[in-house]
Amino acid sequence: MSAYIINGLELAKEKRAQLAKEVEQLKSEGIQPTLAVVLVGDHPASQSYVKAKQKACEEIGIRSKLLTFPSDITESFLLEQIQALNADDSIHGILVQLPLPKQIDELKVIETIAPQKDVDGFHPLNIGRMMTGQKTFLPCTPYGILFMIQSLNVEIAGKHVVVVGRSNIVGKPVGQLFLREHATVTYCHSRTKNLREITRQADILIVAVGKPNLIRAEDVKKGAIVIDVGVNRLENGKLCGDVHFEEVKEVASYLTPVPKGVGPMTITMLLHNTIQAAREQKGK
Ligand SMILES: Nc1nc2c(c(=O)[nH]1)N[C@@H](CN(C=O)c1ccc(C(=O)N[C@@H](CCC(=O)O)C(=O)O)cc1)CN2
Repeated sequence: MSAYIINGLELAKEKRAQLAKEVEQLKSEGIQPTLAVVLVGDHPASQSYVKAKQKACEEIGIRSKLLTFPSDITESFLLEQIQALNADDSIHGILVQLPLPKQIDELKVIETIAPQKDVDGFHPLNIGRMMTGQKTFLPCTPYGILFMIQSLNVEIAGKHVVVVGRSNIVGKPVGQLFLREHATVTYCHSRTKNLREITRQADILIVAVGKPNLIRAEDVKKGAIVIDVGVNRLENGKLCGDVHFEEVKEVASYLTPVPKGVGPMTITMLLHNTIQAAREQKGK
């Protein structure tokens, strides 16, 4: 039997409808949730993600303020801009779109964002809080993946979750989130030996490496849940994931498509975090 295809767009729509109500409630209490979006340079994918984030904010009543800077700005100038946003009480969340140009140290930038406004959940303090099970902003893509799997009503505790990829944005934190849910977590990466032997053990396989069609049918255990985080643009202009969709759908029990899988959930969880930031900063 073919896998159930998880419709990220539909799930995002349902969640956003609920978030819109929360924004309405905050507004009725005199709070206008506001997100500052910082875009450096003219990376086409970043421009389109930022546009999608602003549109999503607008649709549910969150105000967004876009700050764009040319790719040759200095690190110290960018840090000053972030400090100004930290000090501005009308801004509840700050998001710096990644990647940043080479001359700018991403970690320095992330560490400059006030932890209470870090709606991406990338600040080391927030990462530490996540790892120690405290309430904090959870990184948006990992949070979206967890939300998706929880929506399937499948048991996570005791399951073997295999994460392929170890980026700071997705791979590392997603494993930690599933560990918090009592899964057994294995990380794989470019130096992992016998990758297939490990991916075939996964009850839940999460792939976030940016390699088109890396995971084939033979790499997946029958009945596994497969989450494809890859967004790869092919030469023909089409998008494709890290998982060979046509093959793996014949083996998996659940599978996310690309596009319209994990991507829309990333933006939805950013909206969730921005509302949480506004609420917490107003002591609600
Ligand atoms: N500050 C951040 N930078 C980056 C993050 C992040 O969470 N915070 N993640 C990625 C990019 N990203 C969000 O910023 C992102 C990627 C993909 C999608 C998405 O909806 N993808 C669509 C397809 C889009 C297309 O047509 O190109 C989909 O999968 O359906 C949303 C957000 C790196 N930077």
